[in-house]
Amino acid sequence: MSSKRYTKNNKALTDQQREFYEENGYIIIKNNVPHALIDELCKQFIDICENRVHHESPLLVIQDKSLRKRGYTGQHAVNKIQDFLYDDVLFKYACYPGVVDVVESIIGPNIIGTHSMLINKPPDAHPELSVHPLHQDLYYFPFRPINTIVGTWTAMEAVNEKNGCLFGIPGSHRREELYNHEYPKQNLKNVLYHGVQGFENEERVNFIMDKGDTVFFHPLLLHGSGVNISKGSRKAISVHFADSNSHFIDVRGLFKKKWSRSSSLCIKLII
Ligand SMILES: O=C(O)CCC(=O)C(=O)O
Ligand SMILES: [Fe+2]
Repeated sequence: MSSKRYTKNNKALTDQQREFYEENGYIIIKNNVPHALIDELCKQFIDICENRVHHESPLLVIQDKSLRKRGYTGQHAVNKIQDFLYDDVLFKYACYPGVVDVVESIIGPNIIGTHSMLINKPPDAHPELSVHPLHQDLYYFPFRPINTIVGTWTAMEAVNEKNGCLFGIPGSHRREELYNHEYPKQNLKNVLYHGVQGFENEERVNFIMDKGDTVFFHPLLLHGSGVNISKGSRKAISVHFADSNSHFIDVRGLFKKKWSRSSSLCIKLII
């Protein structure tokens, strides 16, 4: 019997890669989504932002009013698109074998896409506005089991410390704890994101990646993304997958803090 706890099989991961994921809670696979597909996804993102796509099913386009106030329009005023799995073009990412086969190695063969985002991280307007604070994605998911959920995040361009790459605390998934998430006590700059406090002294690893590289990560991995000090919006595409036999849990009373209502962001439902 396998002694592995966080991965299921060798469909697309070697023993060594599985051990890396078990130990660290993530694995980066180089060049596993072709550039041609990334370019197609990017074009569709821009077409959606510029109202050139009609959808039968809803999709969330999250615009940032502060960007619009500064004169940004079209794709440059959009922070991210969520819930794109019914978009025929963006769905090509969620079913791409280079992605799904690794997902299968981690959570097994019964796979359902649960959450999807194309993140267009804007260049920093105010210091640290573009930071995504340290968090665990499980905070957002009212279903279990935990170990049959996995996130994928594919760089749509080279990502590094300059344009706000992802960073993580390796091995933090093994603590098997979902921490309290809230707004930062000081310097609340971005009402979109809650974070965890008290891990400031722990070693973080920057996930420096090229276009088409994908990081697969456990939903309890502590991670975030840094300031985008480049001139452009940093693009990445991300889907969370779970075992299709997962069950919902009752999250009432689970979290202490409420979300702020005042927001510079407006959500536009595209139908
Ligand atoms: O792409 C990013 O900047 C961070 C994405 C992330 O971790 C999230 O949205 O949960
Ligand atoms: Fe996240």
